[in-house]
Amino acid sequence: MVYNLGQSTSIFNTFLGELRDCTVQTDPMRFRRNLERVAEVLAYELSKHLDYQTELVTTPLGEAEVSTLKQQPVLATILRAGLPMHQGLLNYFDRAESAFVSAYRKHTTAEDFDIHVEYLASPSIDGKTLIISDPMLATGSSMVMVYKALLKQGKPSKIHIVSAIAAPEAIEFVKKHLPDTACIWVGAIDKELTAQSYIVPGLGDAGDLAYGVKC
Ligand SMILES: O=P(O)(O)OC[C@H]1O[C@H](OP(=O)(O)OP(=O)(O)O)[C@H](O)[C@@H]1O
Ligand SMILES: O=c1cc[nH]c(=O)[nH]1
Ligand SMILES: [Mg+2]
Repeated sequence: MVYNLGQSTSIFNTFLGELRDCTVQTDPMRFRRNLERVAEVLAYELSKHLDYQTELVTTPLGEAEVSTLKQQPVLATILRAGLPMHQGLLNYFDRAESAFVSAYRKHTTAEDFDIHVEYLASPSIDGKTLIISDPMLATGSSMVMVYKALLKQGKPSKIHIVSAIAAPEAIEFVKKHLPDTACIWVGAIDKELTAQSYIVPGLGDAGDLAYGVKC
């Protein structure tokens, strides 16, 4: 199932708009915070699809029934551009465990590249809800490689992919390689990819905009 939050009118699209806007992108702190805000909204919407239990809490004046998560999810993210979205998800799922995986494009020619996954630090994901975040789903290769690398840590009971902007190719690629029950949460699905596999109109290079140009 694909949930595209940008399709409904809300303040969410203002955050996405600022992420895309070259004149706002000059402020890296605002760029990171907007990624975090986008992830916070996506986290809230996703939270409606998790399982809850009822608990009693004691207030100064009595007892109240509250619904709490039955099980904490594992929040995995892809270094480096995933970090601000990871923080946004953690702001809502504040008791979740975290997993970090590195993935980067190593170019063989100007247009061709392999994805290198080198670092993985993760708790067991066996029987747990796994939420993987990354702001950009361009070809979808980084997401699929990271998902496969995480399977060394167990078999998740449910998978959610959380992304700010996706290309149609990536949605198809992720759907093909992840279980049918996986949910994809995105802020927007853009038109196409460039020959270098950048999303158009997209926002540019999310990692560079958040943390500086790699050399
Ligand atoms: O869907 P794909 O075609 O795999 O592209 C998307 C990947 O590209 C970006 O990371 P990048 O490789 O630029 O690394 P960075 O986070 O260090 O900038 C982005 O954060 C994704 O991980
Ligand atoms: O458009 C894209 C594609 C890959 N990585 C990015 O940061 N942006
Ligand atoms: Mg990058």
